[in-house]
Amino acid sequence: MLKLENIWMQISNGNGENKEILKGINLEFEQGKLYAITGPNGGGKTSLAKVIMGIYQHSQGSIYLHGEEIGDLSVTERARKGIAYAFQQPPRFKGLTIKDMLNIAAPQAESMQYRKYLRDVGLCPEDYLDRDLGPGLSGGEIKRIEMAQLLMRDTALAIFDEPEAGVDLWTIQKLIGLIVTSYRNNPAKTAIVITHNEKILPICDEVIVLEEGTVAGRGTPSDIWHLIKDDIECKVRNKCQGEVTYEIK
Ligand SMILES: Nc1ncnc2c1ncn2[C@@H]1O[C@H](COP(=O)(O)OP(=O)(O)OP(=O)(O)O)[C@@H](O)[C@H]1O
Repeated sequence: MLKLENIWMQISNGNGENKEILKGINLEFEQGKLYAITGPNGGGKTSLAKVIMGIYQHSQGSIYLHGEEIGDLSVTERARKGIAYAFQQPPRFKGLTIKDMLNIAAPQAESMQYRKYLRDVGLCPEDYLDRDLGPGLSGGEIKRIEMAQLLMRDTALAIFDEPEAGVDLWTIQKLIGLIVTSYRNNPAKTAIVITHNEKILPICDEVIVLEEGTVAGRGTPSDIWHLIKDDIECKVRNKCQGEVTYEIK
């Protein structure tokens, strides 16, 4: 359903130089599957999600959704085509209530559904529907609200960027269950979860390891486990000893 062909992306480092963030990514995502993207901090996971969503512009390569090239489409146009992205750090909108936000996400939904989805992510609707989406909400609360919003939108492709970030251990289990029931084995849908979480990785159909802007490996969780553990630990150890195994341009 989604195909990335030789995706390159660069960002200015502020000194008039460009830094390559994504270096020739080739990936294909099928319907009915749940994918994890993992790898070291700064490897390019969020950047790749933003390129798929159209928030960041790639410099080379093609993005196909159901065979249609979408690389020139805006964020709004891609959203209309059925791509949704839940931010690693969701934006806050002072002056907008949670109910307003859910209404923007799914204007056709009934008030009952707002309540159901908030309950699903472990928030009591009576306490939250009329609350402001501003800085008064905790990090974990805002992540859960964003998850409710994404699930309500019910898109063909959903990208969750570190759904576990800032969320308590009890709620993580609940959120994992929601992603599984809403996306995994649903033949019409695809979910990509960017994660470092040891509970999420094993339940995904496929794990992709992104490192220094390239795909360092992909496979089933058991195939990839050694790569995640050994390779990353080895590189970190080498760096700490001053033996830099690679350099970011
Ligand atoms: N807007 C930006 N301006 C400057 N540098 C950026 C920007 N966005 C990303 N980068 C850089 O691109 C690299 C990849 O960042 P990205 O957020 O994609 O990594 P990540 O794999 O998601 O990391 P993490 O696991 O820490 O969330 C990092 O070196 C980051 O500093």
